[in-house]
Order: sequence, then structure tokens, then C-alpha cells
Amino acid sequence: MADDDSTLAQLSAAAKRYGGTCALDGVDLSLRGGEVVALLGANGAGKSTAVGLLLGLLQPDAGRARLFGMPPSALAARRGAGVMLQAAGIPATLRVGELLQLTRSYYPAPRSVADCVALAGLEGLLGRRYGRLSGGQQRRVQFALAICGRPRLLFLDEPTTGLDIQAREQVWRAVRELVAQGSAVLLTTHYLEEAEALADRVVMLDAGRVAAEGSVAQIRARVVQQRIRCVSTLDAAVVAGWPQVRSAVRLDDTLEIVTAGAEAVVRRLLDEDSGLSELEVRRASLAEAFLELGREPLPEAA
Ligand SMILES: Nc1ncnc2c1ncn2[C@@H]1O[C@H](COP(=O)(O)OP(=O)(O)OP(=O)(O)O)[C@@H](O)[C@H]1O
Repeated sequence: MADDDSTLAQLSAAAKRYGGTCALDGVDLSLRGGEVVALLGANGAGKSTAVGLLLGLLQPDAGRARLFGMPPSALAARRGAGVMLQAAGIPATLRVGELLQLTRSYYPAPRSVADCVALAGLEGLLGRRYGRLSGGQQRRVQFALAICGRPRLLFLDEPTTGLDIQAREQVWRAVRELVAQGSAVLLTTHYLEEAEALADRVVMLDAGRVAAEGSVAQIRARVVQQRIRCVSTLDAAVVAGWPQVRSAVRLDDTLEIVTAGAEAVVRRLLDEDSGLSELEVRRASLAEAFLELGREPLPEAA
């Protein structure tokens, strides 16, 4: 994709290896002004590596990373980005208020301390030492440090991992408010619900490649699949050709079908095989959905 003025961050055919591990393998990704993009994927899919390249913390082995049209290591590029990473490296002995003041001082037009406290939910914590806070409270401080410089682009790497539901919703509300004020956000998460709550667009990584990309609704439609199992004599290859059937395989006397339209498929199964038994329908888990998306087209047989 070509650079243009509204592209804030971009990976082009980016590849990264760690020794024998291929963490990213030719990834294209771009983020425009005002957009919230969720980078979704299982453990080890390459999300943090993608963020590390965009922030200049890592160098690509091939391809290119750009932040505000510049090499990500440029000071002017880094000043425009707010970052909340999984490994925070924040001095444990400093108090929360000191950390906020220090971080605000790096930026030309920082947010007020009161705004940071309200957005991140830090009421009552300013005088506490960072190292003595709970994991969830530390996460909120990290969020406050990420937003205190009024970044045009906010990187949030699994921002709500380890937070309780209330704290998670507070972060979500704050992100929505920042977006309403004009910030763009790149968010990595394991949670489809988090992407659904916040993102305009989802990019799903699987083993270092983009496995799927689209609006939240488009991804939802692809991952909301059902699995039908039944004992039947119907030919799996024939069933695989029915409308709405994504795959059908036989395991001994059992047929296993993946579909997004279970009702119609079940009706037809019952019509075509009067001896059908042990019918079972269940929703595919998100983990299964990741696998399905990661290896399209689906193989005919295991
Ligand atoms: N410093 C490193 N040295 C060696 N291998 C690494 C290093 N960092 C990441 N990897 C490997 O690269 C792959 C991608 O890792 P990455 O951290 O980008 O995934 P992720 O999608 O962020 O995972 P998670 O959801 O677990 O945070 C994994 O196989 C991981 O083990």
C-alpha cells in the first residue's frame, strides 16, 4: 500500500526472525488517523513483534516500518506516539505522581495530571510507590503514562490483561474518549470482545502472517461458526459441497461439519439420512476459529 498523508503507522512486507523462529513473515499493516485497529492472535502469533517494529524497538530483517512517515526511531516520530507495552520497565521506587510528572515533561503539550488521573482511574494512588501497587493498579499507571503526552497514536499491547471487569471497562471508556478527541489506536489483544468493544478494524495474525483482516462485523461473521457432529452414512465430500458448509470430514462412522448456518444444514442432514443419530451442534471456540482462519482454505481431511 502506498504511503499517504493520513497513514500514521505502516508495516510493508515486514519480516522478523529470532534465531530459528520466524515471528513475522511478510506482514502488511497500516493505521490511519482516527482509526482503532485491533491486532488479534493467539500466543506467539507475532503481535508484540509487529508493535516492536512500528516503535523502532526492533529492526525488520526485510520490509519496512514507518511511524508518521518517518523511521520509527526518529525522535519526532516517537514523540507523537504513546505506548503501553507488556514489559513496562518502570522504576519501582518512584511514586505514581512523580512518574506522571516525569513522563509529562517529555512532551510539548501534555495532558493535565487531573485528566490523566480521571481517564486512567488513578484516584488516591498518586502518593503510592509504583512497586507497591497491585498488578491491576500498575496496569492503570502504565495506561496513564501512555496517554499523558496527548499522543496522536496510541499503542496498547494487551492493555486489559490482568484487569478485573470494572477496570477493563474503565480502560475501554478512556480509549473511546481519546478516540473521540482524535487519537488513533493500535491495540493488541487476545480477546475478541475487546476488539469488538473498541476497534473499527481487526487484523488477525497467525504464525507471523495476516490470516484475516476486516471490520469487526466481518471477522465476527467468519469466526461465528458451528460444529455439527453426527453418526451418518452420508458422503463427507458431498456434504462439503452443500451451501454454507465450510468443511465436512469423516472420522470412522462420525461426520464432522463446520458451518456458519447450522439450522439449514441440520434440516438437510435429517432430510437426506433418516438413519442419522447422535446429532450434536456446538459453537466453535475462538481458539478453533483462529485455527480455521489461519489455514484457509480448509483441508478436505485431517
Ligand atoms: N526476544 C525473542 N527471542 C526469541 N524468540 C522470540 C523473542 N520474542 C518473540 N519471540 C518469538 O517470536 C514469536 C512471536 O512472538 P510475539 O511476542 O510477537 O507474539 P505475540 O503474538 O505478541 O504473543 P503473546 O500473545 O504471547 O504476547 C513467538 O514464537 C516468540 O516465541
